[in-house]
Amino acid sequence: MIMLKIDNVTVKFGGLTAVNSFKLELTKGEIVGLIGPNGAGKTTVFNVITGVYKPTEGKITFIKDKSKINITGLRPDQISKLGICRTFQNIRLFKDLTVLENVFIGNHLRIKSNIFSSILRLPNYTREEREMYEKSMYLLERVGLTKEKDEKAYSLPYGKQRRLEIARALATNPSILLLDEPAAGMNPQETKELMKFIESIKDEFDLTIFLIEHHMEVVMGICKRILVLDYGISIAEGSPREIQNNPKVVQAYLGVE
Ligand SMILES: Nc1ncnc2c1ncn2[C@@H]1O[C@H](COP(=O)(O)OP(=O)(O)OP(=O)(O)O)[C@@H](O)[C@H]1O
Repeated sequence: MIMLKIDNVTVKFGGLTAVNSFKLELTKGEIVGLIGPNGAGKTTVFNVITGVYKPTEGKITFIKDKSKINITGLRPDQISKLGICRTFQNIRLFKDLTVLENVFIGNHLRIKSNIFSSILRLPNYTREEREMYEKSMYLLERVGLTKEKDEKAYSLPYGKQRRLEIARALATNPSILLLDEPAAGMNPQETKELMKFIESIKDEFDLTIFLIEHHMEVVMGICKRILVLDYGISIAEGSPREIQNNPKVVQAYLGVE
């Protein structure tokens, strides 16, 4: 079942074509990797899927409960509510809030109570609040941050901040999760754990995952399918083995590492 379809998306910044006629179909339950040298356009692909940028050309369709939703040009909050959520290359947590509060905010995107019920403290609100708390605590347990729940986000070491960002993304109940360099700054042990973690949340939360990563062991280890961008152009697509043996890729990317 196709979850996301990107049709010939082009993103131009003035005279620069950051992404050129990009195509992708994400199938439910896949982990797909996007690789390429610095400046190849990977983050721009994420930004255009999540509504940060509007494509200059092309169309993005999200398929939810069998209905096709044209999400081209929707705002980031609208796209996130529909069920496409992301993490960022440069971690974007609310640094002065606690670990738990950061996850709560993810929940808030979908909470039904409005401002009035929260002021009046209607039962509806308290029940939702309690559910949010329980869910947030569960997510923290899942990412191994229960002990740190009352610590400020900025005080966490890098690897834990990355896991917290994933917990916050999961709190929005996504069906598609986009991870921008989830292993950045992690040591080999943390990276190994992250790979297991990504596979396990995919199964548990019924996710489809699209990830950008420079750590080749992550991409080769967990992605069944990999796309390679170079100067905004998709130069290869295939299994880890096919990608590793593709001379264009070796020249454009693997050789540069
Ligand atoms: N808002 C913007 N305005 C102008 N140019 C931009 C903008 N965002 C990205 N670019 C340019 O688009 C190109 C692609 O950038 P992008 O960040 O998507 O690459 P990337 O593959 O994610 O790189 P990296 O691996 O270094 O993160 C680069 O030349 C970059 O300078």
